[in-house]
Amino acid sequence: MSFFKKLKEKFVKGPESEEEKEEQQVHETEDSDDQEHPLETDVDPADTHEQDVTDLQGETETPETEAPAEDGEEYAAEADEEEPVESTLDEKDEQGVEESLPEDDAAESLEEDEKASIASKFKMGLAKTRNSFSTKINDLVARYRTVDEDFFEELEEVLISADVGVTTVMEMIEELEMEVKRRNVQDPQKVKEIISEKLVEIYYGDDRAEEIEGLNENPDGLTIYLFVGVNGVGKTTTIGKLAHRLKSEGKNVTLAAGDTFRAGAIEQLEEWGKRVGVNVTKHSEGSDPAAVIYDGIQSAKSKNADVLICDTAGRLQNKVNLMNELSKVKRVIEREVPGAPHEVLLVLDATTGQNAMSQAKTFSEATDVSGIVLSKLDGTAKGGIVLAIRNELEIPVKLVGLGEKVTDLETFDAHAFVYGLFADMIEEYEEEELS
Ligand SMILES: Nc1nc2c(ncn2[C@@H]2O[C@H](COP(=O)(O)OP(=O)(O)OP(=O)(O)O)[C@@H](O)[C@H]2O)c(=O)[nH]1
Repeated sequence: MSFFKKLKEKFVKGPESEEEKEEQQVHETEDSDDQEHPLETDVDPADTHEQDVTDLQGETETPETEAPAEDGEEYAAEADEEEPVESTLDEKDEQGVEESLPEDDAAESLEEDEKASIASKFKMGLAKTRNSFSTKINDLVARYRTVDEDFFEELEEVLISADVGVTTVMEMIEELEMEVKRRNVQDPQKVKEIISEKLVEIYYGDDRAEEIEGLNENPDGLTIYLFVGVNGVGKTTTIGKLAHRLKSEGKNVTLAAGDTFRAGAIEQLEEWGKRVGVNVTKHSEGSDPAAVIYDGIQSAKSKNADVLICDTAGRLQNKVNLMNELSKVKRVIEREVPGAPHEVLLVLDATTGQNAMSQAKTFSEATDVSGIVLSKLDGTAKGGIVLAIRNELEIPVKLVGLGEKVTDLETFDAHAFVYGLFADMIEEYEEEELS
């Protein structure tokens, strides 16, 4: 099966292939009970997404009066309304159609809803990158009749201009050349799909998706996430978004205002605490960050919290100070909760390009960074930075900021990312294939 088609099947609901449509028609004729209309249930992921965001936005504006836990309920309620989609999926399933339980179907449908919604978020968030990247790739492909050395040279430039990073681009081009030869591809149009496939392969490298995607959790109690990063990258906003997300998953979340250095940082985190409805442990400006984190841990323990998210100051001017401060904070955390912190998340602003790369280098020298949060990915046309970070620094991207709203934080998923980059091409490709 082609890679574009795989992505479509993974992220977009509804019957995709001719075979599936045929199979579905057979079911329809066999089924004398005419109360369901599976073909009418195609869901446009963009619509689903818009509805989700609108609902959640409404709640965000009045955080004190509405518990974020309702997000999940509302989401489930929406899915319930889409009952017919579940039956479409049943009919698609070749095995055990009769035996499948309604709860299984509902869970399956919800899972598909979620995947479609994730894909549409990546699609929207990566619009700037996609527009620039697609235009350049389409332009390149249109100008070449055959895949030759000049084609690859130009492709190299396109990838470099998307901030994929020189080392990664070189690796990518080499692999593309081999793949094109292996598959004996002559038509430049066909290379688009191979590029998308290689981007995913290069992102994962030798790791499996489960090993590098998603946040680590403590199965036996309090999970602690330590956030690091320079001022202005979107650290506080990301902490607020993550707190909101974890709370809507039913977790008891608490925050610690460990950035005691920057004026206004404590108030900003408190503001987020109020907005999201979670407790914030704070001391006064200028106090010892390790002491705040210590108190945050005691408070989290006493409240039986599931997750504590710790903010820190990001003073890059002096690496020794940064290192000392972060190691002190980490020592306190490790002593109080063995095995913690469960993630040290470095927030980088995607719009700063190569600057983000040098920040990542400095921070990973100062402390063990376990994952990257790439904020403002929606604000750049150079989303290729994701690959450069992962490939050149060997640190996985765990979360991405795809907008300013509280719901605009997504777990990074390399397939959804590539879907976001190639969405237009995937749609075009299908039209061609079907016609
Ligand atoms: N478009 C977009 N804007 C974002 C995103 N994340 C954060 N921002 C915006 O970036 C700006 C800076 O975010 P803050 O959270 O205040 O930055 P910060 O890193 O906490 O700053 P310090 O507290 O100084 O470290 C704010 O206007 C946020 O709304 C994102 O994913 N997309």
